[in-house]
Amino acid sequence: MLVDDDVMVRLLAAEALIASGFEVMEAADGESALELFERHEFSLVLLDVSLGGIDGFEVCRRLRAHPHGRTLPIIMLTGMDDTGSIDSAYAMGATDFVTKPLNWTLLVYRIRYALRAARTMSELQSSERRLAVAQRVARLGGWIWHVDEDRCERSPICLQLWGDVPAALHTEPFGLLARVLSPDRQHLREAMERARQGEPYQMSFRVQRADGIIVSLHEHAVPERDEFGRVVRIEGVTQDVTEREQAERRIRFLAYHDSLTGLANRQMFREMLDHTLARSQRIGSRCALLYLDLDRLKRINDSFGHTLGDQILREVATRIVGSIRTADIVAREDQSAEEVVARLGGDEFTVLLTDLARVDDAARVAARICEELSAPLQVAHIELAVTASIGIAVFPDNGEDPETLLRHADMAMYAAKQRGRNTYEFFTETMQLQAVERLSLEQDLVRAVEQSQFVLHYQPQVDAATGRIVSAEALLRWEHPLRGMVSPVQFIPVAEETGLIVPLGEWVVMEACRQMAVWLAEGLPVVPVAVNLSAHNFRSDSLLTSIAYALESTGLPSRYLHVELTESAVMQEPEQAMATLGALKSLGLMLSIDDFGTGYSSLSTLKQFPIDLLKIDRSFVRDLPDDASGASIVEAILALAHALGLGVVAEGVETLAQRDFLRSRRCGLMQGYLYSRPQPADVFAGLLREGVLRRE
Ligand SMILES: Nc1nc2c(ncn2[C@@H]2O[C@@H]3COP(=O)(O)O[C@H]4[C@@H](O)[C@H](n5cnc6c(=O)[nH]c(N)nc65)O[C@@H]4COP(=O)(O)O[C@H]3[C@H]2O)c(=O)[nH]1
Repeated sequence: MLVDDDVMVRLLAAEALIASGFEVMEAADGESALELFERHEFSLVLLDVSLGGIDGFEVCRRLRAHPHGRTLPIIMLTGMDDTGSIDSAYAMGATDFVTKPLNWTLLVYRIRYALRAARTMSELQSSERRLAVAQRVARLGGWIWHVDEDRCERSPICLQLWGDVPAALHTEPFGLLARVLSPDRQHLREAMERARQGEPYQMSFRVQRADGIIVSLHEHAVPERDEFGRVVRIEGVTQDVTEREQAERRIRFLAYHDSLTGLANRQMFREMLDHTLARSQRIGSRCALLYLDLDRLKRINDSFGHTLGDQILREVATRIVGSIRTADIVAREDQSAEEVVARLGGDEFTVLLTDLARVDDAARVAARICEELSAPLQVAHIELAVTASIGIAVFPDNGEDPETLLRHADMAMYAAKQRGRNTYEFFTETMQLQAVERLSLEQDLVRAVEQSQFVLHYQPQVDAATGRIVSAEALLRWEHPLRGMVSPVQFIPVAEETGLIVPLGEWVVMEACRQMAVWLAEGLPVVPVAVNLSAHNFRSDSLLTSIAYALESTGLPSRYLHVELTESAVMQEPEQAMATLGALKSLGLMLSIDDFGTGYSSLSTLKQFPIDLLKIDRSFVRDLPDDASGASIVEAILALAHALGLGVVAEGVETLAQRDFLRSRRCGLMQGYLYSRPQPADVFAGLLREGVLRRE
């Protein structure tokens, strides 16, 4: 907008400006200029000082007061040496001035320059606005500490971060320190002192605001020096990092804790172990690693489902932590009982005891854990007994590095399990030898499967009333070239762990079928033979095809093949088990449940399974007839079997007294040393020919 009361000036100026690419609107006096300004948006105003009516200064002042005029470039046109006017023009907010007579070329440059400066200014303002918003969102406040004047300038956001700061403290450099919690307060004071000497700092500290809320602030300060090297200013930013710290703490907690029990997880345990061993090494102290594995949790999980299993694990965690707390010697002073206990996954827990005065103390803790855990546990209206086996390895006696210590504690735990569970064992060198032995057994077993070093022995199952052999059980024997005969009790668990049990089980089925087919061809009075299938075999995809193939390739009628499955194998996933059992039945096989009574069968599930026989476990028969509890369990199983219309075989019958007891309770079939030990095929063929094993 060009404002001048001289028509000539307006004419010439407009011409020059339009020729330079500007759009121009003209006003001949102050009033019409102000009116025009209301209706249009201008980028710049050229304003003559001396106008009729409202003069140029007043117009300038009003334009500046207008909301759109605050950053508007206003160039005033004054007479040549009129310095008074120039001063007044600036006082009224003019951006620049040009003297008359006007030099058009120069004027165009001045206008361009003023426009560019206005644009830069407006960009700066909007970037400052954005910065302020960003700082508010990031809860970031700036401050400058003028060292010479001992005065601090703090931005409003900065003051907000500290809470309600009294005006008297706004500019006090050390005035807010009282709000910083100890020991951070002293650290911050020292850092500020050093900053005064030219040392930058970055630190986080906790602050209690006036409203009592505790927040975490992070401060970054950089001293600035003058040309003589003196620190004149310290520039700093302060940020509220409370939420970030909380999130970090949560992330850290999740990364280092087991979500089910809240105990330390494997990761944290490993770090703790490394750290503890390094520390024990340094100060020459002893520590103990307790490796704890729950006995039979898997069975409980399989029988009652994982939700109940999870509740048990939580309760177990609480009990372990509780027993650590009450055992007075356990942890270092700076450790809590929760930090000492970790859950490595599944049903494995560890306890790390530091600064042991005596090795016996580790035993005391282990005994207390066993005792606490064995108290009956009530979850979801079910009362259960959970026990643990604990292995103990002591640093530095049983291992000087984490791996060795862990391995040895694991071996000791394994030994505790073997010894009968619900107990603890210290690591010994013998265990090391046994572990080596087990490894070599594992390697030999791989070779044995490849080289067919196995044979089947057969043990008759006899009609209790007549002594007639009505069926038999095939039992696997390993003829080791150096070790001699190895018991299945020793190698079946190894085969199960290594997965070798699958091909081995398939071999057993094939061999039993082949042998029966041979006997049939020889005209022997063949009886059905039961083969043992482990849970792995039962779940294997190749189970049905391998059995069907064995029957087909040997031509053996399927009624001769029985299959024995353990209670836990079928109860693991009842629905899947139902389908597999159905498929086995449709091949024409008889099915029996081995070791019945040792697991946790759900009776309703059992009733639905298409099984033919229950086998009473040897452990219940052993102390018959004198043992009252064994007797009542056997009676209960027999009653159940009769009610469900199932046959029963009693295992491990060794004496006539056992036989008589079982016979009097209507147990139809017996198997045991009383009649015959498991025999090689040729000896068993002889028994078959005899047909009856009378024992009176
Ligand atoms: N004290 C005593 N023991 C008796 C008596 N009568 C039989 N036994 C033994 O009791 C075990 C019965 O087999 P199991 O309970 O299925 O227990 C078997 C079975 O679980 C497993 N097993 C054997 N053969 C196989 C197989 O081919 N496959 C699978 N998966 N497991 C097998 O190894 C276990 C042990 O087999 P064995 O050592 O042959 O031990 C056999 C047998 O020799 C007796 O009167 N007194």
